[in-house]
Amino acid sequence: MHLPHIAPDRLPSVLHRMPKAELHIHIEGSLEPELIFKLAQRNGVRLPYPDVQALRAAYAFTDLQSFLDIYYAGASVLLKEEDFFDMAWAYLEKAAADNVVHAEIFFDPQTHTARGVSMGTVIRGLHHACQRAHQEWGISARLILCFLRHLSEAEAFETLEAALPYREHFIGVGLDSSEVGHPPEKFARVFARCRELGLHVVAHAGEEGPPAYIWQALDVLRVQRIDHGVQATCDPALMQRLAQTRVPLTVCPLSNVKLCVFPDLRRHNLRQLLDAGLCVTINSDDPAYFGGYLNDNFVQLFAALDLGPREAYQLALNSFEASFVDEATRRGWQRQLKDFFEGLREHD
Ligand SMILES: Nc1ncnc2[nH]cnc12
Ligand SMILES: [Zn+2]
Repeated sequence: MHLPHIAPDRLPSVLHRMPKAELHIHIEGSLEPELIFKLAQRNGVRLPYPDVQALRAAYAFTDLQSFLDIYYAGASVLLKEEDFFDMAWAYLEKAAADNVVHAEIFFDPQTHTARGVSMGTVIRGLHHACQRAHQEWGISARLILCFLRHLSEAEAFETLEAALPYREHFIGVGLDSSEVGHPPEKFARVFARCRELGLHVVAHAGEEGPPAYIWQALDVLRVQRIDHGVQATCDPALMQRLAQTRVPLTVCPLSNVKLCVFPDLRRHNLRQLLDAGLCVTINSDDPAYFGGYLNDNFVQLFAALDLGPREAYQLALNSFEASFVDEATRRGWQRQLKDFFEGLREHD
């Protein structure tokens, strides 16, 4: 396809307007400080920070664990179904405004069931927000249940069991939380069970952890996507495998900088991943904590790496290719995307 030259100052508008899917967003990571304080007050939860400014000031992370400690503390204000609804509603409103036409949303039930919140409360609240957002803005949203990898496989099995009465409300399972020291193979049996149940399977791997964890996620868990996966560039054989199979990577640029995986966006390896022919996508991970939603990730990364309309088209196309929607829906969105880019003029 011929793509027009787009002046650098016009590119943010193109990135904003193009239809896209978001495939790596932790709904608990979309909880803004203002909503944390509102829910804390509504539920009578005491927070260890006096106000929104003090909480935001604590968002200076040195690695994944330093972030996770604050992220789990923030989630402690979520108690009732309406809290989960409000959190997901706020994210979906922003996503729809970013021209996200489809979102596959992670949630961490163990963070809530450990505090006595029932699985039903969590899933019903999130599911109703997804339903309402579809009615209101036409955005399609699906849920992916994540197992916390710092907990045991037995606890993951218990979580799966508790979630099965709500099987129709989530499309797959993932693996998140503290990566190093918790290799994918720790969850081999529970992932095998999830595959038997017909659930989609994804896992965080190669965010901070070594390429060996990506190999394990592929060969032991047999995942359909790798979340992050940026450490793959350290392993040429792995790069070749990912390029040949086009198992997607859901990359999160602002997250990678906030968690010190890369010193700054100009040093991010996204262009290398893209140039090697991998099915890379751009995502926000935990937007309330990392300084931006999906379009902020696109705009800042494109400026830092000097990317243009060709890469924008490829990344949005990849986001649909990597999604778990049916073939007809996928083709419809890819057609819409092509029409959008074909309709662009120099002055756009
Ligand atoms: N970036 C991330 N890595 C691992 N677990 C997470 N949970 C929320 N965000 C995460
Ligand atoms: Zn993540």
